[in-house]
Amino acid sequence: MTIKNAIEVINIAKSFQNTTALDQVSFTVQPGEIFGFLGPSGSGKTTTIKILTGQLLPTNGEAYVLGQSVQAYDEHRYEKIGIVTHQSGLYDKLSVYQNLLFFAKMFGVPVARVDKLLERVGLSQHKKKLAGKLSQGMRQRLVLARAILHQPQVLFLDEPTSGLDPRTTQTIHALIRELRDQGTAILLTTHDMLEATRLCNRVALLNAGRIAECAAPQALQLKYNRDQQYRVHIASAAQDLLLPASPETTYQINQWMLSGQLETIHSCEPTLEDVFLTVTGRSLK
Ligand SMILES: Nc1ncnc2c1ncn2[C@@H]1O[C@H](COP(=O)(O)OP(=O)(O)OP(=O)(O)O)[C@@H](O)[C@H]1O
Repeated sequence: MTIKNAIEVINIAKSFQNTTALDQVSFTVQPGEIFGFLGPSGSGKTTTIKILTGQLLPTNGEAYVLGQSVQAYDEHRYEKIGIVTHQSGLYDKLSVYQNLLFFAKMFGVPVARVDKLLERVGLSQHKKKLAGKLSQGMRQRLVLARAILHQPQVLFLDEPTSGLDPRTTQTIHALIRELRDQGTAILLTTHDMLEATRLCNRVALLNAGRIAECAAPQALQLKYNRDQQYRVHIASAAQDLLLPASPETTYQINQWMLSGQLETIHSCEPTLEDVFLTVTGRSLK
């Protein structure tokens, strides 16, 4: 049976004593979609993941993962979901291989998959190393390998590349895309707008526990492209020129193209960071 919404969140709220961490949050994530939760520190990203993975109960509202209410989780639920968070524990005194083997046995996963996954995340040569001796980037790749070992239908990634070097980030991004293409529903939190723009099919901009906007990154960039300008570089000018979108500009650009003077041209839509600032009045940092 195919489920339309792998994740469905309806008016979730969460309060801690005097703090409202989430307020009227609603969204859905479909199979084969990367949904980004984009917000600054303290905006409620981790709280959302904790509610959806059964680690916290919401104060109000309903949420369903693969059709099952998050308030009625049983142990079988964890056979279908994968979680990567900062607290994702590894057994530091076990080797890379033993860590995965342990979880493979727990989930009844064929042992052959352990080697395949180690190869995929680039840890084959380090399989005998103790998990406690891994670099941060290797550790995160092992955490991700462990989270997808049992081929979950839904994957929760809380800041999966935070603090990692560009090469490890690229490896992890490629793996996330591959999982998406295989039909996994992925909820990813980040405060990195470039990561969100590159990876996510849709993003929710989260500000102080509320969703301020929710759409495809490019749709948001076009919606808030209020200035509508082009940045061009022509052979005879020392600097780039910033031109408003207008019939005169179109004519002028056409002339430069015909005379071979136009060297570069870029549309100047805002970044997701700019959109966030416009929508919420605050930056993502
Ligand atoms: N256990 C808790 N007790 C009290 N307040 C909490 C608790 N957990 C979270 N909060 C508060 O709820 C709000 C949202 O926190 P949350 O960790 O979800 O934010 P976040 O967007 O994940 O931030 P970060 O990017 O720093 O991880 C914050 O104001 C935080 O202080």
